[in-house]
Amino acid sequence: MSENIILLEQVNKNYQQLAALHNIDLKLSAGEVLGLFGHNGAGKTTMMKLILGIIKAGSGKVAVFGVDPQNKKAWSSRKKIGYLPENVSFYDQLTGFEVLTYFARLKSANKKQVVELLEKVGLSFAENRPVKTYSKGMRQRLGLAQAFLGDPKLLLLDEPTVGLDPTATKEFYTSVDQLKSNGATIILCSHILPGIEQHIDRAMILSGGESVAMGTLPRLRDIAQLPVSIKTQGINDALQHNKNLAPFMVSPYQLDVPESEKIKVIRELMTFEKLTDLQVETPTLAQIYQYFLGNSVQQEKPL
Ligand SMILES: Nc1ncnc2c1ncn2[C@@H]1O[C@H](COP(=O)(O)OP(=O)(O)OP(=O)(O)O)[C@@H](O)[C@H]1O
Repeated sequence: MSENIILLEQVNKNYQQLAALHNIDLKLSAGEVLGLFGHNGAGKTTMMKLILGIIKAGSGKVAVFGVDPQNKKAWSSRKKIGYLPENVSFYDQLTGFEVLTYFARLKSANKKQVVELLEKVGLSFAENRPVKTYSKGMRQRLGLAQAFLGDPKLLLLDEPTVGLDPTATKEFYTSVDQLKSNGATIILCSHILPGIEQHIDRAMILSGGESVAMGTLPRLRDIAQLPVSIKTQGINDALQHNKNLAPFMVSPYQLDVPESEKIKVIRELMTFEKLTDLQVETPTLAQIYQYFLGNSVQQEKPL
């Protein structure tokens, strides 16, 4: 069995009268990418801070690279961790190059990497400009470069794509895939759900400090029993006259089908000679998220 890079067992964290995290369990191994989702105040940042050792759990077990992050022994493994906080801020008077050089020294990372990473995140052209002249997206790119320093084996990224344009977002996910294939474990925390699905292995959805869903997206689709939408072209009138298909019709050209019936329905549709096109849409991460959290604004949970 592979070693757990992160292990949380029955973890609780309270802030005064507020239960910010309640009985959280999580095991992540090398090369695994977890999407961590939840409304504002659900406990995502609190969980990251516990993993980083910035705050201490009230109860339960926290182990990162096999060590309690609160323990002095965790110092050596900290260099293997990259962290992008939600609202990234830097020393505004320093240039991008100076900021990254400073962090490279803190992390004992190779200085050569500073130039490479500035290039990678598309900031070489502005490396000698003070950070105070950077746009929001440029600051975010610098934040990512900072998190990627030192070949991290664990990356905690809080809202990594906020402020990034579509090209930079795509490049960011390419980097995530590369780091994952090099064996890095990654937690991606985001409110921007489209585009993230194909880059995560599992998702955890937090609500009011509790884990309300945890698993691969197919597994969560299964639990939620969200239907697969099949859209047809060319046979619209005929659908309602077919006794096997009519029960699934939601419009003359759309069938909403349980995952378990999908192949049977597609086979049936393929028998229609007039069928010109077929589109199969599996439930998106946003739909899964809605299912588990509903549309309600989550309330803070007092103890
Ligand atoms: N230092 C603190 N003292 C008191 N309460 C806190 C503290 N830090 C966080 N909280 C509370 O704990 C809860 C969880 O906060 P947290 O920052 O972990 O949420 P989040 O899921 O990251 O939210 P967001 O999506 O808005 O960033 C919130 O109700 C927040 O107000």
